[in-house]
Amino acid sequence: MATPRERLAELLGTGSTASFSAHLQTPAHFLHLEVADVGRVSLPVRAPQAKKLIAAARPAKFGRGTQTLTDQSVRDTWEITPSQVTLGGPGWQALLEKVLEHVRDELGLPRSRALRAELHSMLVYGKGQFFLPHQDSEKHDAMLGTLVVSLPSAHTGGELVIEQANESRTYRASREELSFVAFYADCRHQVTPVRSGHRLTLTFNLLADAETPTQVTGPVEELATCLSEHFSRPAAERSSHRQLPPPKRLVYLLDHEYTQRGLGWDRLKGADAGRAALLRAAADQAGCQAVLALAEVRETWEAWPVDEDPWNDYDGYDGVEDEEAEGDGATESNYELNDLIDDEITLAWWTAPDGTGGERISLPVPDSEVCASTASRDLTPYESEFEGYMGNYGNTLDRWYRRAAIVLWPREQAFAARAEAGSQWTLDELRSRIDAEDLAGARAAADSIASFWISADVHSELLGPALNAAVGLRSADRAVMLLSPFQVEMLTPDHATQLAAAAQQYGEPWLRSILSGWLPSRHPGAGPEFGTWVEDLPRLGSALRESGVPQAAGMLVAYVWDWLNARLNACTAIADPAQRQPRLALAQPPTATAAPSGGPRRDTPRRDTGRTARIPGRGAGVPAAHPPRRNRNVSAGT
Ligand SMILES: O=C(O)CCC(=O)C(=O)O
Ligand SMILES: [Fe+2]
Repeated sequence: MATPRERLAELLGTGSTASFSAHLQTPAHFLHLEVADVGRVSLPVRAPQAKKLIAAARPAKFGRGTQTLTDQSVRDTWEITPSQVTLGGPGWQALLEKVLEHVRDELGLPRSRALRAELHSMLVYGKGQFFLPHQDSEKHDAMLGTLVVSLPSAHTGGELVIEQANESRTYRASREELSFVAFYADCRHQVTPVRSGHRLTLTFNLLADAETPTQVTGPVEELATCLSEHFSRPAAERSSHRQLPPPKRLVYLLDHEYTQRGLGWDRLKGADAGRAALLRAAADQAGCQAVLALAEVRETWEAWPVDEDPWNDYDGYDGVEDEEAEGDGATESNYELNDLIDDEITLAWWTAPDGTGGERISLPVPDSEVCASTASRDLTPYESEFEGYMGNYGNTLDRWYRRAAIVLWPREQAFAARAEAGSQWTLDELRSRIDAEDLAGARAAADSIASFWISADVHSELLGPALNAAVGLRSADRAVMLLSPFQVEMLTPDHATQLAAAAQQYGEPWLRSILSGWLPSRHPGAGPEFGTWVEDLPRLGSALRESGVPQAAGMLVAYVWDWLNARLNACTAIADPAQRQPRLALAQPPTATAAPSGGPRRDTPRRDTGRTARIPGRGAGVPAAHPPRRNRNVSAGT
């Protein structure tokens, strides 16, 4: 029998007619086009005028990461800037509006979303020119996709090929008419080489204004029932079918890709927009709260190469460069997926319930809290890796996806549901309850996270808000609980005033227990960060003294000294010098700094041994097991 979350995903999966691209052709006489230094462009465009346009153009650039590049092996076309172009003519505006309405309907956006088109460039492709597969970067918060208007002209080749998930569509421009193609910003697309003649396009950024809320129609009641059942019935573990307490959250994965900036309730694409509206209406009925999130998904499949020659699979994956990104797609489809061996979903970012703001988090979610109307395997992974048969394991295909999600929880558990991600929001929320003089509310909220807060994924930036809330709670035990997940390396001179306020409020024994709890004996395996922190201890010490907590400075030095002493003693107890020496060397720079005299530091050259042990960090949002080696997408037009 289907679980409530499977029923919910099925209900949301039906009835959408959204498409990832839309196409329309209209007579050309509506458009009057003028280009500076060329004059009126007559449609269809003939070769002599195309050549004049090329003379007024410059080679087009494209964006990769933060750079803007010209590389004719990726993008070879001529570009005319919007300032050189004047668009007009009887009925051009009216025509464009009609086209945008058609596009809005085809792309599955609600009628309440008005689309606008903003000219981005005019492009001229001569023989042999092209643009390799890429995704357009979202240049505005409101940008949803791209509209390409192909001008009529005689040419062969130069097709616009648009892909999404496992589908691909090819559009050829007309010789006589204007041809409009619109697509979402997360679609990969390319322009194949022009074989003869000239291809001319006007590209527009497709912008959507914020939606005015309208009445939602659809299976809201049924969805609300699914939500209530999901949150009241025991969760079942996939592997063991063991019964667990009811799930804390529901993570519904969306279909389109979004950037952190582009993620907002009124900026959702295609089928996602309607589904989100339904789910929010159902959440309201079922007493749930919903936020938008970005998730990292990794799936490991048992897979078989379908290529005849098994050796092809070994060179196919990593040898190709960004510029040949279309080769990856071909290689990826050369595997037949058998069973799903393992999957892992981590929420990496989420917004406030109203869709604004946003914060980086790292929250793994169990399978029993996840559902989707479109399975990840039907989408295009941003990275994949095949491992051939290795004797006792192998023939596995790992695939990584970035998917947006709607995350829901019962309203009364909202605080705890968010807090588990170690979120800044949690601490700000505590503080705002305190500031609103709802001390009882703030304390109840703090109590609701007490069982798991110690293992929250905190970082240095959260210590300030945590100290702030800890002071405001006016409860020594709750303050200890709130500060317990932190480590001494996260304490910087910037926290001195707040630590002083806490010490004043709760007294010296309290301060002593907080500081000792943050020290490495309670956090085994003090790493290179601890060494770096010890080196900076003098600065922290002065800040603490200036803020009126000299005792904290004294305690820290004493603790660090004791800790080092124990470490040195342990080292000197090792009889074999070959084993002893490297361990002693590791303790050296902190010893030098923490020594009360500070003596050795002045005449000993600073040895940065802390840094030699550092493991190179991974980029944000990159899965831990197999960091992707490169970014496959060229992001264009920035
Ligand atoms: O010329 C076209 O059809 C599309 C060009 C394109 O993909 C771009 O400018 O980003
Ligand atoms: Fe593009």
